[in-house]
Amino acid sequence: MTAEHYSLVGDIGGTNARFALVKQGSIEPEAIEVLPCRDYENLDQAVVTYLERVGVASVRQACLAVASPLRGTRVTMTNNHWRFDIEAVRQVFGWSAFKVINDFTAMALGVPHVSDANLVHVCGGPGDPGRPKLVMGPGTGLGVSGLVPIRNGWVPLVTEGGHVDFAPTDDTEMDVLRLLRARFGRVSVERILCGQGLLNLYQAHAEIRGVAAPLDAPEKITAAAVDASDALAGEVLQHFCEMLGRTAGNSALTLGSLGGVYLCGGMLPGFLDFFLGSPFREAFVAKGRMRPLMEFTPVYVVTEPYTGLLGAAEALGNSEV
Ligand SMILES: Nc1ncnc2c1ncn2[C@@H]1O[C@H](COP(=O)(O)OP(=O)(O)OP(=O)(O)O)[C@@H](O)[C@H]1O
Repeated sequence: MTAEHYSLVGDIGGTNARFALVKQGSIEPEAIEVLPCRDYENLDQAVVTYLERVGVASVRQACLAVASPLRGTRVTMTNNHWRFDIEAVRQVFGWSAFKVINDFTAMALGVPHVSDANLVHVCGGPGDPGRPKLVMGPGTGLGVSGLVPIRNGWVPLVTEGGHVDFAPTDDTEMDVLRLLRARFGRVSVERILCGQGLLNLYQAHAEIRGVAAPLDAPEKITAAAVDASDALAGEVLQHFCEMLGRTAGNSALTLGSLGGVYLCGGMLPGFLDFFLGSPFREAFVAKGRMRPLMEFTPVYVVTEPYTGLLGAAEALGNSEV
């Protein structure tokens, strides 16, 4: 491949670094490779390995999405040992430009580029494509972002919407709040609506009922719920989906996201059929007088595994980022 025509894009999570090349003027990721972060001392080594693997000596510029808060030019990854200085890395590789953006912002920017084949309709009507979109993703945490339409594209919103207060709506949820408050002090929705959160919710339900909680990983809870081998796991996952519906509905009301709600991340595709049959939909639309508005808003699960790379590619040419 001829280096001059390519830019490097990446989506660096706590566990994996996903890299790809994009041609100038395109947002189609090519030569996608996934490298485990723990195998590399730092970002530079991972980039060098990737470029060697795909047989490209150098690229013109780069955009990386990182799971880390961004302030200034020093980047400290939240869930792995990588640290780097943006300008220093740019100089080492001789890139003309090096953008570093938040990983969930990249997820949001990728959403308009996801093909219809990778969007599973959950509920809702046609919506209004000219209005904002809400992007939410339960995964390691609960990512929340928005996309606001402008004349020729989208402005992504960088938010911390996963950290809003958990608001119980019935007696069981009051008990869940009481138990989680005893563990964590303050209880945000992220304490429930992510992988670890599902485990927290399962343990809380077991304690409320006075029964054992033998499952010790979120994947075990979803597997036991899906194959109906554990009644408690099934009820907890139903409750998880219901609370996700209510929380997504709250964020949709706040953002005015008639353009649609897009549920991203690696978690939901792991139990998609269960999710589609869950109380998510009813919880999403049950907003009193706003019900017709909610029923008009389309909700999708995004099954594209490389949405973040699409977003990093979009960010290369998006002057709003
Ligand atoms: N099928 C599943 N059932 C339950 N929990 C799951 C399932 N698949 C993934 N998870 C949970 O989701 C979280 C990982 O989320 P996700 O796959 O979106 O990764 P991520 O947050 O993007 O991180 P990274 O970018 O480092 O891969 C973990 O807490 C994991 O336990």
